[in-house]
Amino acid sequence: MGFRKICIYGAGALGGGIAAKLAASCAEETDISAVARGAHLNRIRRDGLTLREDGADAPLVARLTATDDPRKLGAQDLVITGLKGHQLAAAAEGIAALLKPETRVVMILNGIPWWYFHGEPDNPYNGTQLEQLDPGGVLWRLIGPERVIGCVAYQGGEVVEPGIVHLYHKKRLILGEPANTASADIEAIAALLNRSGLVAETTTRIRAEIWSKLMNNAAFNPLSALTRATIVPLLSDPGIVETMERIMTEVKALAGAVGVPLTIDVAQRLEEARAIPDVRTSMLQDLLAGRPLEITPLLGIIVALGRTTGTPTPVCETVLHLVSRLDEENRRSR
Ligand SMILES: NC(=O)C1=CN([C@@H]2O[C@H](COP(=O)(O)OP(=O)(O)OC[C@H]3O[C@@H](n4cnc5c(N)ncnc54)[C@H](OP(=O)(O)O)[C@@H]3O)[C@@H](O)[C@H]2O)C=CC1
Ligand SMILES: CC(C)(CO)C(=O)C(=O)O
Repeated sequence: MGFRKICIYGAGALGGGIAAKLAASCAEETDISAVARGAHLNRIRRDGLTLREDGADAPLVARLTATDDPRKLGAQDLVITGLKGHQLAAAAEGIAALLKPETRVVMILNGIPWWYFHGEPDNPYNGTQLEQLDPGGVLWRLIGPERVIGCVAYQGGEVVEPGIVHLYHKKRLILGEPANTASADIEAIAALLNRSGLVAETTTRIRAEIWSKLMNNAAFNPLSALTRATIVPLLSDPGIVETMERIMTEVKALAGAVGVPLTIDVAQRLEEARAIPDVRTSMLQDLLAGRPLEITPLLGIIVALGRTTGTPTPVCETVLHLVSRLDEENRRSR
């Protein structure tokens, strides 16, 4: 299908980067809009959305419709969410205002997504709604897992100041249907993203990609927040690297326990992570900005699924307690 109206909901680091790239590459034939809020929105409206990219000669300044009231945008052919996992439920009604029956919703997320147990009739957990990720089932009800497309991002970014996004570590956006099928929609969306200069691909095994990326994020993000360290110092500390190894090993075992055996070697995965530039993880960015942390999709759900499946996750559990405490203190000091 052709995507004539596309809304990026949550034009932060990744969402903002994608909105700017799409606005610059396909605004002539496509109506690109963004939902943002606060000072970031005000600056986008006043000065456009500025995108800095490593290797680009000059920043890109994209002019696009931006609002904090999605009802003003009308029904879309495609919605791409750039919200964090813990922000989705509060935005469910706003996202629902953008939907018509055939609208697809790409959700860029680290961690286990709320729709995880949809689309696999042979999975013993199929149809299970994850209350921790979707309180009261509001996402399941108002958006519906049938229209969702999963998206795993190996693309880093940060909102460096209101209205200005920096994209770095350009690697991959991986799109996949929850039902593990090939589809014209994911191919068309990947083509659109690739045309804009991003790097996108499709998979029929989105859950393997989710778990594989989660091995990184369950280890890197909370430990970076707890130590306030960027990637390079984290990977230079043998004690932290050992803790990361243990977290990754637990996550890998849990993936296997829910039917997604991973072949990745943990030591090799840590070695590969040394290619990531010395950036702040998205959780460290939130901590430093005084925002709530994306803990449940990255760690809380691991501990919960570990209990459900009888898979031990003691290191994840300890780190979960520590980072939850940090989050509470961060909220109190705001
Ligand atoms: N940043 C990165 O390097 C990477 C991030 N990811 C993952 O991608 C996903 C998106 O992360 P990221 O791009 O960092 O997120 P950001 O926090 O940078 O962006 C989210 C944006 O959505 C806005 N927002 C939240 N709720 C609403 C709402 N109800 N209405 C309007 N705007 C809203 C936020 O505003 P406000 O700031 O006011 O809350 C923020 O601008 C996460 O799951 C993350 O873990 C994956 C790989 C790398
Ligand atoms: C650290 C990084 C870029 C890759 O693991 C990431 O995914 C995040 O910051 O959330």
